[in-house]
Amino acid sequence: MKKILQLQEVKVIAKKQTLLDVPEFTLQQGDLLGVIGPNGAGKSTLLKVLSFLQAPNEGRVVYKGEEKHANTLSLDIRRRFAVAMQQPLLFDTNVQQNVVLGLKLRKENKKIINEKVDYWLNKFQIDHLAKKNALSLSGGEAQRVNLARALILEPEVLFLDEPFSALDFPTKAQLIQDLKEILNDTSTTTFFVSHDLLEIKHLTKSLAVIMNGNVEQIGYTKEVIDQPNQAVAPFLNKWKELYTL
Ligand SMILES: Nc1ncnc2c1ncn2[C@@H]1O[C@H](COP(=O)(O)OP(=O)(O)OP(=O)(O)O)[C@@H](O)[C@H]1O
Repeated sequence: MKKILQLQEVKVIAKKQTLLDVPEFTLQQGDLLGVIGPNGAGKSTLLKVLSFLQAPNEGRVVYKGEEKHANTLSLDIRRRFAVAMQQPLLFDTNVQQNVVLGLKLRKENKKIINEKVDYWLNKFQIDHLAKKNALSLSGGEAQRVNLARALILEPEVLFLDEPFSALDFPTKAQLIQDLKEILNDTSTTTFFVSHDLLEIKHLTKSLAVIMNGNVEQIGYTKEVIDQPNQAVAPFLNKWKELYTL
């Protein structure tokens, strides 16, 4: 597999505290990598640094072998990444308009926009909501719109920051199943931050466990869950006791 994004000797420091300390980290092309860890461990910070939303205080972020900087990243490269957060920031217009917005900004041709929007509304099973105002949607519907809006851009890397955590269990389970099929079909490289080992187990191929700003273990999801190292075992074993995973 090719390396798409790498961190080298990265540190994020705020108020003299090291929030993230990652000597080496690689996101491989085609991977579906989950990131789990306790509250405040640094998961969102890692996502922001890797997606060039935040510059680290030290170290390098490397995209396809070349060091790049958050502050000077070209629009062309920035547009290869899409980020979907826990709370979708939808605009006060209908669902269809929300989903096409990114393509319109890229001045994509109208016929292609229409074809793509039909395709993605259908993929996320939100075609019936096309003309509904996005601000009147349920949490599950809004997250489907959010994900359709990200995937219509055909990103090279999709960054997800706890996209399911506000959803009730059946809504979450169905969306995870649908998203898993979509990501398998598109082979989109995905970096998925979650609090929930069940979500991680169902959706991801690889897993990184982050504790106190350090990536303590990374590997195939099943192997990390089955054979956690000493640093992450107390955290993961709590989940395993709870869910008998
Ligand atoms: N701009 C900032 N200034 C100071 N501290 C910050 C800043 N941003 C984040 N932090 C701190 O950095 C640590 C890591 O935060 P981060 O949001 O990355 O953790 P997380 O693992 O995503 O947490 P959660 O699971 O609660 O969302 C936390 O202790 C947080 O308070």
